[in-house]
Amino acid sequence: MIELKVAIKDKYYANSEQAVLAQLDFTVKPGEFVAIIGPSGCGKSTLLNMISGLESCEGQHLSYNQSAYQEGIANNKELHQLGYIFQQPRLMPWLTVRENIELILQPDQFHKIDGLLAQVGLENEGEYFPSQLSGGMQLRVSIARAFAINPQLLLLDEPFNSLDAPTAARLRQLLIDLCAQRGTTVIFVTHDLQEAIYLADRIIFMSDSPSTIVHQSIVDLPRPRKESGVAELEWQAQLLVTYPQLLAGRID
Ligand SMILES: Nc1ncnc2c1ncn2[C@@H]1O[C@H](COP(=O)(O)OP(=O)(O)OP(=O)(O)O)[C@@H](O)[C@H]1O
Repeated sequence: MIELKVAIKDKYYANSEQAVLAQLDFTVKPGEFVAIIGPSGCGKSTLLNMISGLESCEGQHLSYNQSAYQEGIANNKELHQLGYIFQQPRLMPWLTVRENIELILQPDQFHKIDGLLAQVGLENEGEYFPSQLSGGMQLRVSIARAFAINPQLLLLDEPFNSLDAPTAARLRQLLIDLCAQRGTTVIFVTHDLQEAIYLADRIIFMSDSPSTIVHQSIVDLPRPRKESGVAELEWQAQLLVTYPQLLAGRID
């Protein structure tokens, strides 16, 4: 299982004089499920991109089980255990479902694909093209693809935003099950506090740009949890009574 430490002094984009992220410092424990909530445009995707190595900045300190890495996990030859699920499924439209997963595997691992498709309920759709699938089915393919490499660290960027409520609920449960089976360490970006309470062990609240951590809460509710269950709603109400500033644009 993987522990991740993140320390970012400030992150600027080339075309802007305003920092996107500032003084961000946190650790994600092995197997922990952390949700990140913040206003639109505050830099949540930028943060995931920095953790994955798609973006970087001077003075960043990222470490992965106490080994520092500068170039990002995606570029670290020894570490192939990063999964990244984006808002859009990002499937190759000219490849079948099976071929989309084969793309990131070695041929001697192709035997895993049937089992993965069965786990996401797509055992009969392996030969379909993405255009023949619904949005929820495409997202399930991207989940199967992310889990194909057996990620020890999984980054998710508002993956369930565009789905209808029952499909999103099913996929949240699937995510919880897959992560629990494998001990995956997870960072999940969302703007939905109820979703964060349902999924996470800890919620990190970020401020507007330049974005930093304004609050962290351990979600000390037993599992399995309920979406909009009484205990979950009470927990949310208590949080907002105690920290009313979190209402200022930080949640739905
Ligand atoms: N490649 C880029 N080049 C320049 N500016 C960028 C780039 N990517 C993001 N930004 C800017 O950085 C800021 C943070 O963007 P980011 O996508 O990280 O926010 P976010 O919190 O994920 O937003 P949302 O919740 O709306 O998805 C925004 O002002 C955005 O315009």
